Amino acid sequence: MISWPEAVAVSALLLVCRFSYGLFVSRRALSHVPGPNSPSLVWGEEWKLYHTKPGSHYHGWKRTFGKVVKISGAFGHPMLCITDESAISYILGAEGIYNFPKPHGVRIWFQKTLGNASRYRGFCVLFQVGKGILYVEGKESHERQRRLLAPAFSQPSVRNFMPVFHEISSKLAVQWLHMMDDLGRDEIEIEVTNWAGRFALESVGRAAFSHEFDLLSGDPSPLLEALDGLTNTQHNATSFYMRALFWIFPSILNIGKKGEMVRRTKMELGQVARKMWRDAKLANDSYEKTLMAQMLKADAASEQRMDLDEIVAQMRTILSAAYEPVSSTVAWVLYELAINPRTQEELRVEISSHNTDPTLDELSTRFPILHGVLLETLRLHPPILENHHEAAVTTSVPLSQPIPGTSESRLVIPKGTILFIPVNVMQTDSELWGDDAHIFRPRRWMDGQSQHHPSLLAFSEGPRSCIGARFAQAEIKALIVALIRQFSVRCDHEIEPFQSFVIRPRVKGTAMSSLPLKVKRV
Ligand code: HEM
Repeated sequence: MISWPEAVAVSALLLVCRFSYGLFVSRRALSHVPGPNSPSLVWGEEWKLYHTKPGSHYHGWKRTFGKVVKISGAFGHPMLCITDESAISYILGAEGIYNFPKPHGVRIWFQKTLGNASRYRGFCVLFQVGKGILYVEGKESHERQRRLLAPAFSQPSVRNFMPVFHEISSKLAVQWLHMMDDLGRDEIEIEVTNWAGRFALESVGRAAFSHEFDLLSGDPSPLLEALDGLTNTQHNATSFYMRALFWIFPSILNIGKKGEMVRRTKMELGQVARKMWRDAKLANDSYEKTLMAQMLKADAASEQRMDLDEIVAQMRTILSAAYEPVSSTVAWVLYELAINPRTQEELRVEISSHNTDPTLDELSTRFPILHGVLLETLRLHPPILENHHEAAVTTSVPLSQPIPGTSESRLVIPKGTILFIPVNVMQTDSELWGDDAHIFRPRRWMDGQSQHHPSLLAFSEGPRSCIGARFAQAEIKALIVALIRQFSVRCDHEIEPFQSFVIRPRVKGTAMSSLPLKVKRV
């Protein structure tokens, strides 16, 4: 019989052998794919990526090595950086996406912050929601969840949500006016990222779950603090180790301060979700097509009642998916308007020609500058910088041009390879967007050429693209209408992009996300 230290040593050795063999097999299969020499045996490219401007290396790699680039992650883990249009369409499209799920580490992250133990009963047997839509993989399970959620994010639903978006936007504007009144000034500096987060959470709470968080009072909120604490990470060594290692050792998410934040966020989201569900059941809330109403209907229809833990996982998922990217986009839109005063003025004229709050249809037909400003912001500041996937099985993927030095029109991607699609490169590629691809020019969406542009990847594409894209655009536009109608904004600070969970703005040289803008009554 072997002792337990021997058993641990043997298991560790087996794991190392398995990992090394996997590395050897995929490195050999990808030996013809070009890429930079790894600067570190331990960290691969991760150190460099973490310590430079988010996404800046991807441009250089594409220029030097082409549209498929092999890089090393921590401990030599193989990764492919893909900017080939045919490969991207295949990977994200119906044919490829279920062979390329989210990487294991990303799924563990979602499970730890949003998920729960997977006990499938009643509704859960029907919809497999135990793990929430961001976590769930596999065609059948994912499609079931999508079908359940889709009505709540359809055009008619978003049309119904418009009064809610306008009401919340106007509350935020009123708070800013009060802050000016209190200080007796017509121009004050406001840290807008915090308000943007409040707006995003309040909107999804009201529109998806008929729940009021009352975040626009400006009072402290444990939920907001937990979400912010988890994602608005300080740029320090611990954050780096977490980010570099969670691809291969997801259990790292359990330890230290980060592990504590993960548990706290899950608990806060869980408490809120449980309360929302109890309130909705008591009120028998079946208002139109909210997500809450869909879930209540599914609950009533299922033979066994829904498992509360499972419902909570789905609610946590939606709250968190709606919070981060919307708050960062709102901040970036205001930043772009602040540094482009002429566009800001043109937008104000467009908005001022309407005295009432626009409907969803008016927003799409009568606010072309607003539309251009939002899409141009999402093009230059995609909140989700890289779209990550992992080959679940070895898969052959089509290429629009062969790998340099070969004549193959397909690439075989070995199982276990992590892929990332750098959205920033795709959205600023001068071959696709023209010579002014790096310039903020909202009119590119109005001059008729936009229909020849590839679609934005900011919301991704295909079966796993953002289900809340329409919802997000409507709420952000409602807020910008309310703010630009009443205020002008300018920025006195040097702002840089900062990689937290999404790409957020921060004052250059500081550690955490921030966007102080001078806001003036007009
Ligand atoms: C500007 C705002 C937003 C951006 C840029 C954005 C972007 C994205 C992207 C890129 C994905 C794909 C992620 C991946 O494949 O790894 C995604 C998925 C998703 N988003 Fe959004 N999102 C936004 C707002 C929202 C809102 C407001 C909601 C809900 C109210 C939402 C709900 C979801 C959900 C549920 C998924 C998972 C879809 C699936 O797996 O089928 N998002 N989002």
